[in-house]
This record gives sequence, C-alpha cells and structure tokens, in this order.
Amino acid sequence: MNDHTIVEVSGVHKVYGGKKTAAYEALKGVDFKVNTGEFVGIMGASGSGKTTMLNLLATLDKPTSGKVVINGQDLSQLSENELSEFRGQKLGFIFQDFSLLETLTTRENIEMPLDLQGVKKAQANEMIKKISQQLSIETLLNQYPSQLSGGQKQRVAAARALVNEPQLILADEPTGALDSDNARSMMDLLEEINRKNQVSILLVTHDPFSASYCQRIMMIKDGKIGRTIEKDNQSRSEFYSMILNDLGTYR
Ligand SMILES: Nc1ncnc2c1ncn2[C@@H]1O[C@H](COP(=O)(O)OP(=O)(O)OP(=O)(O)O)[C@@H](O)[C@H]1O
Repeated sequence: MNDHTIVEVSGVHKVYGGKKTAAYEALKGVDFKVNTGEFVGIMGASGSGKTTMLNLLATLDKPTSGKVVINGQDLSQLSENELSEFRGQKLGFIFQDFSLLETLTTRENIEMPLDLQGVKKAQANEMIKKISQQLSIETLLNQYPSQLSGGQKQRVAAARALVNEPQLILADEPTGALDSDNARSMMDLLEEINRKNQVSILLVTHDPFSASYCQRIMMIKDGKIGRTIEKDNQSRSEFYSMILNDLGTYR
C-alpha cells in the first residue's frame, strides 16, 4: 500500500451461514486496489457478490478471510467503536433508496453525520452552507423529504454523504430510483465531486450508463473479479459502447 492507494482488498473470502444453515461462499478470493482520486465501478449480475463486497468496504460486515485496508487502515484492527468513527470520518454513502429521515428537514438530514461526530454548530453551519451551494440545494434546506422530487432527494442524500468531506464515497445503485434526466445529473454531480474534490468513488451498479462515468470497471462474477475494463482515452459514449459490448459478450 502506498500513498496513492485508498483501498486495498486482498484475498477476501466471505462465507454466509454454515452453523445451522448451508454455507454459501459469496466472495471467493477478491483482490483489487483503488487509487486515491479514482472513480471505479463494480458491475456484475444479480447475486454475484457486489453488495457483499460493498458491505465489507463500508465496514458493516467482516470478511471470513483476507484483508481490507482503507486509507492505510487495516479494518480488522479496529474495534466496533473505532469502526463507527472511521465510517463517520472517512466514508460517505449514497444508496438507491436515499435513506433520508422523513421527520427531519433537509438541513437536519445533512447535519446528522456532523452531530454524530460532535462538530460544533457554527462549523456545521459553514459546512452545510458550502455543500448546499455546491449541490444547488440552498433553497431546499427547510423542506421535508416528502416535499422533494426524486432528483432533489438524491442531491440531499449526496450532500449528506459529502458534508464531512470523506475520502471515499461508496455508491450503491445511486441512480436506481431516478428517471434518465435525474440519473444523468446525479452522475454529472459525482463526476464533478470526483474531479474537483479529489474524492475517490467506488460505484456498484447494473446500469451501463452510470458505469460509463467510471475510469475503470471491475466485472464480478460468481464471487470473483473476472475482468477489468478501462476507459483510457475514450469518450464516455465510446466507453458506454464498450461496456454494452462486454456485457453482451460475457453474459
Ligand atoms: N446474509 C446472507 N446470508 C446468506 N446468503 C447471503 C446473504 N447475503 C447475500 N447472500 C448470498 O450471497 C450471494 C451474493 O449476494 P450479493 O447481495 O452480494 O449479490 P449482488 O451482486 O449484490 O446482487 P444484486 O445485484 O441482486 O443486489 C447471493 O447468492 C446471496 O443469496
């Protein structure tokens, strides 16, 4: 692991069940690295192990064997309390279902991770102001989730994920519940954050359009990374065609 590596996964196996139920090996030896500032995708059929992998990176679950290192920290060395602190400080999450709390306003939803970390009110206000401007949601701060459109909710969820300036964003089907216009603006936003803020992004998706924003895509199949495809100097639409071709060929 060097300074340029944000994620290093080595020899990771994950077995579910086993004591009373039949054991199922969802990950069968996964190795990969993500460089700092990279925008990387994981694609694969339903049941291939994508969410399992994401949960390990999110520190929400532990591998049966193998190692996950994020930002130089071997996650297996941290206690539960340290893991939750690590999650709060280093990671940002964007999920398909937004997971906004309905009884809180936009501002309160965005403020929540800062409260959990004990950030002082004045500093929290500054951080909320900055991210709201960047995501153009200043006018929505006093609204409740039920008053927002799907695209607006997703921007608020993105603001909440980004407000603590995480080093790594884990995004699970962030466009899954959005129409195509909103999906495009969500992906444009992630690309902008990646470029301007130098945040590393790991995106899990079925969707070739979202995946075309990545610089590199790892194709996971039956619990292993089968192939990696790289964007290199291609335009996004060329990369999109390459992804479609790949999915067609290896289905
Ligand atoms: N808690 C669990 N207990 C037992 N088996 C599980 C558990 N979670 C996942 N699995 C199994 O592990 C395999 C991989 O699941 P995972 O959710 O990682 O797939 P996925 O690629 O994210 O699928 P999808 O795209 O449908 O979300 C599946 O066969 C699933 O049934």
